[in-house]
Amino acid sequence: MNKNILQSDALYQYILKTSAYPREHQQLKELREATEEKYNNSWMILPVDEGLFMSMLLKIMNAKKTIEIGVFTGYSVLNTALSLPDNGKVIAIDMNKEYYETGIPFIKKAGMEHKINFIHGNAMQALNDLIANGKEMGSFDFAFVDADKVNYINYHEILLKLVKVGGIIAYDNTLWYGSVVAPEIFTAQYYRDSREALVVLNSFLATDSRIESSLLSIGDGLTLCRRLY
Ligand SMILES: C[S@@+](CC[C@H](N)C(=O)[O-])C[C@H]1O[C@@H](n2cnc3c(N)ncnc32)[C@H](O)[C@@H]1O
Repeated sequence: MNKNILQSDALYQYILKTSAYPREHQQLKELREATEEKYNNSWMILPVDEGLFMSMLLKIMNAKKTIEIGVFTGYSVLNTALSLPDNGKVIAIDMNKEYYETGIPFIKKAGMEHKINFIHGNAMQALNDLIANGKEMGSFDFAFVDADKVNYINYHEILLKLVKVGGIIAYDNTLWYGSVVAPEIFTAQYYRDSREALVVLNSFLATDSRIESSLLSIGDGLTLCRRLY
């Protein structure tokens, strides 16, 4: 499972070894290694170079309050928490508690547990609950979406209400292992539904007047959307 979209794997290894691994936080490294040891789907973790990019973005934005959909063992959540000021907050939603409980000792070791609120459950339900609560409307600086691809387009509508004007919604895996340009007939069944959903999403985001957007060729594709109104 090769997550990078560069043509040369040697070039990607160069980026990781020369630039990314030396700057990876010790607890992120330990969490990544523990996840790789425990799970055979550890490829779901945010790539290290993408994590460094997101960390810098969060700091440039001066983000304080963020929301993440799709936690897995918590690599991206811990990466975000480490990038926020001491009074920062991350709301982290995942339907699989066993996954994110794996990350909690590493989050504690990094001294970041006071910044993270986990919500266990289905993301759509959790987002609708936040909307119903009313207080959270337009309150988030940043949202990171890394869960079920078929629902990204639905999350988009809800997150446009939860993220403040000028805030960023970031969608991960928008190039879906390069399959967005592969003829559907050659796409393995596992990738197909997500591929279809992401092809629709990418076109939709490109013309959505409520945002400005930029699809970055980092990791497996990261689309940044900045809310305009
Ligand atoms: C790609 S992984 C997230 C990786 C994580 N961002 C990281 O850096 O390690 C996707 C996660 O989304 C969760 N997920 C998938 N569909 C979901 C849904 N409908 N509601 C809540 N969580 C969901 C899965 O349980 C899984 O942990």
